[in-house]
Formats: sequence, structure tokens, C-alpha cells
Amino acid sequence: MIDSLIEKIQEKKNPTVAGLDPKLDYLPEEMVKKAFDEYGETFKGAAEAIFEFNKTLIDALYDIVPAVKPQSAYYEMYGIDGIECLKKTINYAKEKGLYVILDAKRGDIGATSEAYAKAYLGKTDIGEKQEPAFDADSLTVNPYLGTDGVQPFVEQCLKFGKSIFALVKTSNKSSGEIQDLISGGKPIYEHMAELVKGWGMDNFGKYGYTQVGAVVGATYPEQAEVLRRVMPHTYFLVPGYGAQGGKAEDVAKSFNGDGLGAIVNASRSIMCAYKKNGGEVGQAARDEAIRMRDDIMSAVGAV
Ligand SMILES: O=C(O)c1cc(=O)[nH]c(=O)n1[C@@H]1O[C@H](COP(=O)(O)O)[C@@H](O)[C@H]1O
Repeated sequence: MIDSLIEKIQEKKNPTVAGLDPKLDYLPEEMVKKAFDEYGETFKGAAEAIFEFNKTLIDALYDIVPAVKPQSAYYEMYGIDGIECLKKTINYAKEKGLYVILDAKRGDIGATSEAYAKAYLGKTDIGEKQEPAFDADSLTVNPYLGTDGVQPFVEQCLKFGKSIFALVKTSNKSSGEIQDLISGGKPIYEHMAELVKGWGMDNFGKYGYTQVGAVVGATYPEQAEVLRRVMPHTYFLVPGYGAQGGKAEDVAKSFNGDGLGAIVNASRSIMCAYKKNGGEVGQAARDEAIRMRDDIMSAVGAV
């Protein structure tokens, strides 16, 4: 439920999410060496090192951030061992009370989206039984296949109390190639915003937000301002703060007047803070997460 994310944001007074996008290069050398000494230079060794890194980050952050966002690609890279590490990371974060937004940007024709939706948010049918496979709280979804590709995710959200964030205006430099094209007098991302709004219509939570959120990049503040008006009841996931250059005053455009409405992601700037600022991984990540929280809160006002 988006309500559960909102409550965690309010409890921590922090509208930010820490991205868990772990490349081996981001890990301290001794952490990688220890795992390689035990398991060799193998996917298993890499996955063990990454889980250790994620645990260190989660332990350092869970009492100050409401959510984490593991990016699936950084785990898929290490095959089955990487996927297992992703699942262990999801479980560990949930045990620590964090809301887990799995960033896998899924989306396909309806039938295949249904399989993705069951895999990541709902439960898989096995004979008479149903088992959760990944059991994330939320999933990023690529909605550019249209309504039939998104509806199965919405159904699983309603059935199992989950949420999704659909890509509307992405943070990357080429996002305008398609998303900014004008059609029928307005940009494609605005058409997408109207669809996202419609998909969420039937399921408002108690704080007035729907289970169908939108991804709106921190790097496009003018567009965010428009999108905030088009989708007043939609929660925004705002990536692009920090490493991609988004600033607090930029992300502030994605919030509503009540200080709710958006959660801002940073991955590299938190994970790799120890490389830039010195100190150990966990403490440096915590210091950066606190700095980011205070920076954004001062631009947004109270949560
Ligand atoms: O869906 C996302 O999270 C996402 C959408 C988008 O438009 N831009 C974007 O950067 N992301 C993700 O947000 C994270 C940004 O990471 P940093 O640039 O290291 O903070 C990565 O996991 C990206 O895959």
C-alpha cells in the first residue's frame, strides 16, 4: 500500500529512498577480497560480497530512511547467485521495517505482465497453493505498452496491498527523444500522466494517494511542475538527485503543498559516499543520507 510508504516517510520525517545498485567496483576492496578468498572469483563470491555490502548499508540506514530501492539489473548481472542475493536483500530490508521498491521496470503484453506482476508483487500459483516469489512492496513498471500491459500490475497491487511506479518522464538525457514529442497538442509524457492517473482512479488510500505512482526524474524540474498539477493524487518516485545532478530545489517541484506526494531516490551518492568523503561504508552512507534528507526537507518544508 502507498499508505504504508507514506506512514514510514512520516515516521522517519524523511521523503527519500536509498538505492541499492551495487556494482563490485563500489564495494570496499577488503569486502570483495574476503568473499573471493572464500568462494573464488565466481558469481557466488560476488553475490556474497554484495549481500554483505547491502547489509552494511541497510544496518546503517534503516532507522533514518523509509525505503530502499534495489535495482534488479545489478543482481541479474551475477546470474542465479545474484538473483538469490536480490531476494535476500528484499527480505533483510523488510525485516528491518523498510518499504522495498524493486526497480525492474517491467511491462509487457497483458498475459506476460500478469506473470511479472505475480512474480514481483503477488503470488505464483503452484498446484493448489500460491507462493510469493519476490514479494516486494512496490515495483517500477514500464507503461509504454499501454493499458493491457499495466492492468495486471494494478490488480496485484489491489489484491496484495502493493504499489507500482510507472515511468512517465525519466531522468536520463535521451528521455526527450520520445517522451517529449508533441502529439495532439501536448507532450507524450503528459499523455502518459493522464493514463497513470486513470489507472489509479479506483483505489485511493487514506492519505488521498493512489496505488499507481509515477516516475518523474529530478533532472526535469519544469516538467515535474506540470506533472504535479496533472496528477495531484499520484505519488512520484523521483530519481536523479545527487549523481545525476538533480538538486533539492528541483525535486521540490514534485511535492504537494502538504509535503507529501514524492519520494526522492539516490543510489551512487549514498552507496559510494565513503569513497568521496572517507570513513567506513555504513557511517559515510548514513551521513550522506542525513545530509540529503535535510537538504530536501529544507526545500520542501515539513512532511
Ligand atoms: O525507475 C528508476 O528508478 C529510474 C528512473 C529514471 O528515470 N532514472 C533513474 O535513474 N532511475 C533509477 O534510479 C537510480 C539512480 O541512481 P543514481 O543516479 O546512482 O542515484 C538507478 O537505479 C536508475 O536505474
